[in-house]
Amino acid sequence: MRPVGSKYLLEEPLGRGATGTVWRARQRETAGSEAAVAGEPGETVAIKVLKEELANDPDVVMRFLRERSVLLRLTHHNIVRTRDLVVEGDLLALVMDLIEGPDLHRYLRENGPFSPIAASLVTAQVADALAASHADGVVHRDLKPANVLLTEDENGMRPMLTDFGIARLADSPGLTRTQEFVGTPAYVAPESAEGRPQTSAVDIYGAGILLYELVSGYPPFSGDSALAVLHQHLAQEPERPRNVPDPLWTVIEHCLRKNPDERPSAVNLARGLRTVADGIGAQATPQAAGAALGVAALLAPDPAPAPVPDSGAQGATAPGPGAGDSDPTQVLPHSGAAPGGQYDPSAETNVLPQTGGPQGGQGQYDPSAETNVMPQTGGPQGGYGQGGPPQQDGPHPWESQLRAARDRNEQTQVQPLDPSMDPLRRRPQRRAAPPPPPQQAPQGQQPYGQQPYGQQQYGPQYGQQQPPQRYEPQPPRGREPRPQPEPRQREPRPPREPRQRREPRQRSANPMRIPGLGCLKGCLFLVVIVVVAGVLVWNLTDAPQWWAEGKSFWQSTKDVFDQIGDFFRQFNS
Ligand SMILES: Nc1ncnc2c1ncn2[C@@H]1O[C@H](COP(=O)(O)OP(=O)(O)OP(=O)(O)O)[C@@H](O)[C@H]1O
Repeated sequence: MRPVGSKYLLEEPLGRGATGTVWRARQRETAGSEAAVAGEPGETVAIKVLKEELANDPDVVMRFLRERSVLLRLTHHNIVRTRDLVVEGDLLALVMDLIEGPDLHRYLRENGPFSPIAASLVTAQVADALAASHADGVVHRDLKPANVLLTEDENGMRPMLTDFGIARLADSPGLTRTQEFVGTPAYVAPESAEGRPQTSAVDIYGAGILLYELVSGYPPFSGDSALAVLHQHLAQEPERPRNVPDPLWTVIEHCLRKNPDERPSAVNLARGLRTVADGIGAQATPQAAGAALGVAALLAPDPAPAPVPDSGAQGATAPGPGAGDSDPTQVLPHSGAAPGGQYDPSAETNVLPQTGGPQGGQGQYDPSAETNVMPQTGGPQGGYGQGGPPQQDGPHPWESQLRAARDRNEQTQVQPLDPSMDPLRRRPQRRAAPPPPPQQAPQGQQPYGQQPYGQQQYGPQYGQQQPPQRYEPQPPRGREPRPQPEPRQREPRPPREPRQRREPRQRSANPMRIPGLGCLKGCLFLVVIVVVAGVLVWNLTDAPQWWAEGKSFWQSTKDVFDQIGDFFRQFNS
C-alpha cells in the first residue's frame, strides 16, 4: 500500500480518467486543520491522484493550491465532497468521500435509458448541485454521465456530481502551451468548441446533453471524429427522441440552445424539471399537467452567469481530423482516427489537438477573474497574466508556496517502494472485460417498450416503465481496464520466445471418411494377423499331428470316464 502524505494509504485503483487515477484509500491518521474533513483513522476514502503531466506542470500545481479552499468548501447534498488536497513531492491528490455506487455512464450502459420522469428527477438533482456551485462562482465544465456517481439513501437514488475544478486544473496555460484542448466532445458546449468566453451556461448545456442521454440512451450528437461531433454542436439542432414528452423536450431544447444566454439558470432548470416530473405521469393532476406544459415560462436564463476564468483564451478548438472522440480519456494529443468510427458514449474527457484559431490565446489568463480564495503573493511575472505566452524560464511566482507545501508533506514520506510493488505504477485491476459497446438506438427509434407515444411516457411512478431504474447495490464488480500506455517506470520485459508453430493435424489420405473406421481398422487388422498366423502354424508345424494326437487323447480320456460311468450304473442296478 502506497502512502499519500502522512494521512492516507492507497489501497486499490477504482478507475483511471484523463486527469488521473482514482483509488480506494484508507485514512491513517486524523487530517490536520487544512483539511475540510479531519476524518478518523481507518475511514475509507477515494483519492484522485493527478497524472504526472499535470502534477509536473507548475501552472496546474499553482491552481491546485490556489483553488484548494474553493474545492474544499464546495459542499452540497449532490456534490461529492472534497475532503483534503495533498501535495507530496511530485504527487498531487484530491481526497474525496468514497461513493460506492456506479457512475451514471456505467449505470446507463447496464440498465438502459431512464423513464422521462426518472431522467427529469435525476437531472433536477444534478441541476441543484450546479446551482450551488455556480452560486459559489465554480463552473464544472466537464459535466457528463461519467462524472455523476450514484449513491442510495432513504429517498432512493442520489446522483453526486464529482470532478469539480478538475477541468479547470487540466486546462492550464501550461498544457494549452502544447496546443491541446480539454473537453469531452459529446458534451462540449458550442462556445467552448469555438473557444469563445464561457460561463456557467456551459454546465447547463452539459446538463441538457446528459438529460437527453438519460432519456434516450445516446447523446444527441455523434460522429466518426471529434471534429464531426463539435461541428454538430455548433451547427446542428438535436433530433427529438420519440419517447420524450413535450414538456421534457421543451427543457432539453432550452438547455441545448446554441446561444448560452438563452439557456436557463441551474436553479430554474431544477425547478422546471421537477415541474415536468410532476406533470407527465399518468396520475398527474390536470393542474400539474398544465404546469408541465407551460414549463418554458420557468426556464429563465441566469441574469449573471458565473464566468469561466481564462475561457476564450485557448484559441480555436477545431481538432485535427482523426481526433476520435471515442478514444478513452487522454491528456496527450491524439493521433490517428478513432477506432470503431462512431462516437462512443463511454468517451471521457479528451484533450484534442488544436489546429488553428487565434494564437496566443493561452496568454490571456487573468488571475483576478479566478474564484481564488488563497491570498496571491504576486501575479504571474510577465507570463500568462500579461497576454503573452507563459514564461517557462525562471522561478514560478508560486514556487515558494509550492515548496512550502511540499516540505510540509515531504517529512511524511515513507521508504520509497520497489517500483514493481508500487501501486501507483500498477494499472487498475478492478474492471472486468468491457461489455460490448451499447447499441445506439437509431435516431427516432423507441429505445424501450413498443407502446405508442403518449401511453408509455406518462407512467405514474418514477421508473415505472423501467422497473430496474432504482439502483440496487451490487456485489463488487470488476472495473473495465482502460486501454492505457504502460507506466513508464515499469521494467522492460525480456522478449518472449516466439511460440513454436504447431504442425497441423495430419489426416488420412483416404478422402472417404467412415465414422468409427479407426477402431474397425484396428480390429480387422488383428483378425487378419490371427488368421495368417494360424494358417502358417497349421502348415509349417506338426500342428495337424498334435491335433490328431490331442483328439485321440481326449477320446481315450472320454472312453475311460464312460467306462467308469458304466461301471457305477451296473453296480447300482
Ligand atoms: N469519490 C469517488 N468514489 C468512488 N469512485 C469514484 C469517485 N470518484 C471517481 N470515482 C470512480 O473512479 C473512476 C475514475 O474517475 P475519474 O474522475 O478519474 O474518471 P472520469 O470521470 O472517467 O475521467 P475524466 O473526467 O478525468 O476524464 C470512475 O469510474 C469513477 O466512477
